[in-house]
Amino acid sequence: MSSTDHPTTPVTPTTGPAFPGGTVLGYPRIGRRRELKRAVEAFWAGRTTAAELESAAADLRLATVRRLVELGLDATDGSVPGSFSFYDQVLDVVATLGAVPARFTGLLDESGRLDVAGYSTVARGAGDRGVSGAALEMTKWFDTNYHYLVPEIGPDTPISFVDDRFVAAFVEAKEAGVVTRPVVVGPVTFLALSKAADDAPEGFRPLDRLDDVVAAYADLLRALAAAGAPWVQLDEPALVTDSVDATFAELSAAVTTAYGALATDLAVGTDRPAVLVAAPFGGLRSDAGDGLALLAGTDVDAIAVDLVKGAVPTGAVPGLAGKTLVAGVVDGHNVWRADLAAKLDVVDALAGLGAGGLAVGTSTSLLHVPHDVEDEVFGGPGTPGTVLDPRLRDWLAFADQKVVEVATLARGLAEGRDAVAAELAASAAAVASRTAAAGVVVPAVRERAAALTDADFARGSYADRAAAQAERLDLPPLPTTTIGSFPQTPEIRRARALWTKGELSDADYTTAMRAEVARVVRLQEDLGLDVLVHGEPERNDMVQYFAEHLDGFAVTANGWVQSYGSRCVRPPILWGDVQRPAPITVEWSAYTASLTDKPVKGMLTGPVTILAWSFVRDDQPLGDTANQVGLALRDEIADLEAAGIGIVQVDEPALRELLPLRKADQPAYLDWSVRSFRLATSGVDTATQIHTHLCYSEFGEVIGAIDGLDADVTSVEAARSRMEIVPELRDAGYSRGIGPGVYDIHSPRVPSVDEVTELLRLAAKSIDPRVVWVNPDCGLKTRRYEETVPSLEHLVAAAQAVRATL
Ligand SMILES: CN1c2c(nc(N)[nH]c2=O)NC[C@@H]1CNc1ccc(C(=O)N[C@@H](CCC(=O)N[C@@H](CCC(=O)N[C@@H](CCC(=O)O)C(=O)O)C(=O)O)C(=O)O)cc1
Ligand SMILES: N[C@@H](CCS)C(=O)O
Ligand SMILES: [Zn+2]
Repeated sequence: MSSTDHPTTPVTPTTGPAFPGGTVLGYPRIGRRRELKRAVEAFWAGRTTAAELESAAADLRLATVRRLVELGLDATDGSVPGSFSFYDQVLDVVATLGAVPARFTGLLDESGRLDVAGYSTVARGAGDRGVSGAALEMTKWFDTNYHYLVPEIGPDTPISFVDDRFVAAFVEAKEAGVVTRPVVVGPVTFLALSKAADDAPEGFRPLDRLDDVVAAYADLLRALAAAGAPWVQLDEPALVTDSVDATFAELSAAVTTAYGALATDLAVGTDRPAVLVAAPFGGLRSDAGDGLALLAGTDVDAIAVDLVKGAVPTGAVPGLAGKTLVAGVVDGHNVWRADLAAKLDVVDALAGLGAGGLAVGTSTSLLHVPHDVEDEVFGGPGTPGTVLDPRLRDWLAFADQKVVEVATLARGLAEGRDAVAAELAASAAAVASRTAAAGVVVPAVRERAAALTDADFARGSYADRAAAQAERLDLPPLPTTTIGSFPQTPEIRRARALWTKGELSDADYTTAMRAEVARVVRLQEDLGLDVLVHGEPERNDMVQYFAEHLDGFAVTANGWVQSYGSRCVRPPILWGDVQRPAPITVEWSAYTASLTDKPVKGMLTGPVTILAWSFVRDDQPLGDTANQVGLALRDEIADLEAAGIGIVQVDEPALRELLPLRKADQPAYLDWSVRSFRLATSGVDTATQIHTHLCYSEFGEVIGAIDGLDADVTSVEAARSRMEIVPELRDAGYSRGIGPGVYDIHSPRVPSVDEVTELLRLAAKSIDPRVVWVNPDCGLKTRRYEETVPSLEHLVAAAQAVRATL
């Protein structure tokens, strides 16, 4: 469909400061009851049609924009963000531009568009309508637990405005009475996050296609203007990080080119909507002076800055006079209720910048927090883990509460503090109650942490460990194993749902999960795997499960947050000092070991990952909290060891995620994160083998830290990037065990023996084959047995084939 299919309406002229009632940069899109997850998964499973999926999505979009108006955003001026996506906002730009890799061009229709089935194939891989191939790679969205799909751009990738999904969603909302502000990943960030297509010539960089991308965005903006959109939001978080593959000079040049073409060359109100450029996740980069200067020097109409992670700018910024500054003072990435008076102080401090107008906003999209505190149950009788301590109700703000905070602050800004005096007092009281609450500071925890010495963070030499472990474990070359979880079947989920509701007893639930463990052990023995796991059936999630068993954490019943595609998590809320009241995993691992003669790997989640995937307390340094979690895990590992478990894997998939976006902040983070892992793992005997596992990120920037973890074996996602990480680790001096993933578990596709063999050969070419382990990229919990069994059969067969050639 092209823009001409939509009715054209004059754009509301933008006069005066924008968004006087406040705005948010985006809103959760999975649905309050995960309606989108259910609709998309039903479509993928063939239970519903594309039309039914489109209809469910339309219902959700309309419910969302109406809710935002009900919560206080203006329905008429573009304050309500239109931030829906079926799967991923970066994939939406790929679809809008028709910019799919060559292996997927067969999915495009004659106008260059993907339908929803084709869109899903690009996201998930697998064969469809004669097209087959791996999905786009998936990686972390800045320092969040959200994952985007990495576009692959080459000199010949098709790029033009072919798909009007943003325009159609705008028109749909407008017809329902809400004038939204379409939210689109900006052109510079889109290309800065892309990777060069496999067939691109040496030296080609996606940013080389900036002119083509900008031309397509110009067409998109024209179409939005024609449809009557007063505003569009272009997200440019690439401007706050040192981690993209572009110098500041290159990014600056790209910004100047892109926004010259989009903001200067197109006339606002006729050729384009007013443009809000948002820079979430930190302060804007600069080579000198204020980071705002770069965007202020363009002709965009508003700039949204993150004043939670970024510093509050001071002093006049040339170029801001004609623009609205959207002050991102309400934290979009954590769940604590704001101290509203302090937030107004921050907004007041911006008065000297010389902006044409100030508006109140969130620091980031609200995609990263759950919908509504009111969806939780507080106090009263109920199953631990689904009923929250009543004190927390007052301390928390999820997305809906944050929208109200924004609207309240906007009122305070416009009408003065007296107009919102009651709200300011209530927020101050909530902050005070949290500070003084029992459990926030536990003296015994503080004393143990204070008594740690360097010896608590170090193991003996690797040579001694390797010899002792080889003797104890007696493994073949290229040992095969899995990363821990086996498929979470509907039966497992159903049993847990019944148990959570109190409809299945503790004993019956445990019996059901033990039966599952026994099945998984038999399967692994039949497959011929060398190191067995228990399969993690008893875990709802690798972080939430531990949070449920540690003091200092609370977990929610409905606090779902999208992690990628249709997959969601309920991040625990870490509100107090952390301690382990009792062993957590020991009975499961001991039971598993009793069922087999093969070595069994105990399975824990590491301190950095537990913090990264929780909403963390903001009243003490994260490194201190990490050591509290590290000590709890150290005790757990000691108990596993005492129960006879010879291998313990401590997963740290989020090690890269928490890496600060600015280089200057990274050394301190790498120091405390590595130390917390070592604190957890260095209490063990020489013959106990410590594994770690990393996934969902590009690990190039933390290679030194991976080595610093000092694990005996590191398994790391590698299949989609064809083992790239192996030579990188080798070059960084890493020489202990390494298990590069040889099977991409994110896709339902079953890899052939030949594919796995080729990946293994590739790995064994770059590093001493004697240190190589054979394993999938990650856990199998999201897969079904019908894919898992043949994939693992092929993995074992490939290991045997390569072993024979060593
Ligand atoms: C490995 N990853 C993880 C990340 N973050 C985490 N916190 N955990 C991770 O494992 N980040 C990086 C990667 C990739 N991210 C994910 C995120 C989420 C999943 C995933 O599989 N999510 C599941 C939900 C998991 C869960 O909490 N399960 C619960 C509840 C299940 C449920 O929905 N129950 C139903 C009732 C079911 C019934 O009656 O049959 C309900 O409540 O309505 C559980 O098992 O108890 C998802 O489906 O989204 C994977 C990777
Ligand atoms: N042990 C976990 C790691 C996921 S990152 C699993 O296998 O699911
Ligand atoms: Zn993983």
